[in-house]
Amino acid sequence: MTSHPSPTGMPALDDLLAGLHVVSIPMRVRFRGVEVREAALLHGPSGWGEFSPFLEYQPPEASRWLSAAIEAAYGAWPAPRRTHVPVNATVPAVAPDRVPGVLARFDGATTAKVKVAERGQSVQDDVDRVAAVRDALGPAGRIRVDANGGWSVQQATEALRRLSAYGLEYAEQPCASVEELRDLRVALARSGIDVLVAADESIRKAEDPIRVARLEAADLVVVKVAPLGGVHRALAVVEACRLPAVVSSALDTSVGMSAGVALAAALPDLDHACGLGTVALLEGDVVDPPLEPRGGVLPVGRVQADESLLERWAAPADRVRWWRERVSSCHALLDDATVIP
Ligand SMILES: O=C(O)CCC(=O)C1=CC=C[C@@H](O)[C@@H]1C(=O)O
Ligand SMILES: [Mg+2]
Repeated sequence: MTSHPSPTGMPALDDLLAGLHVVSIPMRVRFRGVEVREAALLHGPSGWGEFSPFLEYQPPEASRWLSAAIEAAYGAWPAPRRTHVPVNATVPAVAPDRVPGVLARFDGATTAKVKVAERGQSVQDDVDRVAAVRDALGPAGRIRVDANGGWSVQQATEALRRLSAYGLEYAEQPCASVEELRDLRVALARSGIDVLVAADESIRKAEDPIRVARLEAADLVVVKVAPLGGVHRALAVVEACRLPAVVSSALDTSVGMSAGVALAAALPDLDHACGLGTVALLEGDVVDPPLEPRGGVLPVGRVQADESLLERWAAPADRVRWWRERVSSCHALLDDATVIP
């Protein structure tokens, strides 16, 4: 029997598990070490929600992703201010000759985010990849790079000196810590290197996501719905940081992506293309048609998971068990106050 959500909105674990589907979808291109993307999809009275923290995340961090999934399936998103949102192409740390093929998957995107500082690669690899992206986009295209905290302040200064020759919109999380980001901003200014700094991990993995703004450690903030615990919470972070925001995703299926689109649609200002095009990096999806950019934009609105696609990509029984246990340990960490504002 299915019980109703409590008056404050926290669904019972049995309800979550009753509406749970686990999928396992290969990546077209390896991205952040992921070759197969696993996700748990929840179905509730408001629609579909996605719970897909990366496999190595422990329950305290992963439980925020569950809050976001519960908000989507049981709560309401804030009112949209626009009907479509602009999307960037996302270029994994591939060889330059693969760049045109990757970009071709992001129809109409005029901004590209390029992964750099990949372990085992050199700055020259980054320069060659960014040069290939500039070639493909032409002079009017925008290019941002994402180092995922892979550089020291000195390495970042040197790498960004070289990469800035190709014209950069900003560098995302060039160094790991908030203090390094702050020091890097000073170093770049002193060296006359004109590159803005954006914080990603320093927001989404931080105990205190506002600290980066207090320390003046970034020019922009990257916000992602799932790691921040939902659309409402991500909006609150943007408001508190008082910095321009870029909405991005977490390698989600179209279900998780639609929550990112809801955030981008609700932001008072949206001056940057959103990193919400990565369904294109997956071999398949759970929504038909998938939420992939057309003409460089995505439509705002709810999506429905398709039963036959859920079956097509259904994860093996041992992985389903693993995800059900994960939902259960994360649910145990949440209380009414942590979900559904
Ligand atoms: O922002 C984008 O263009 C796409 C999303 C993206 O880059 C990421 C998604 C998931 C995990 C992260 O390592 C990565 C990021 O660091 O921003
Ligand atoms: Mg990033």
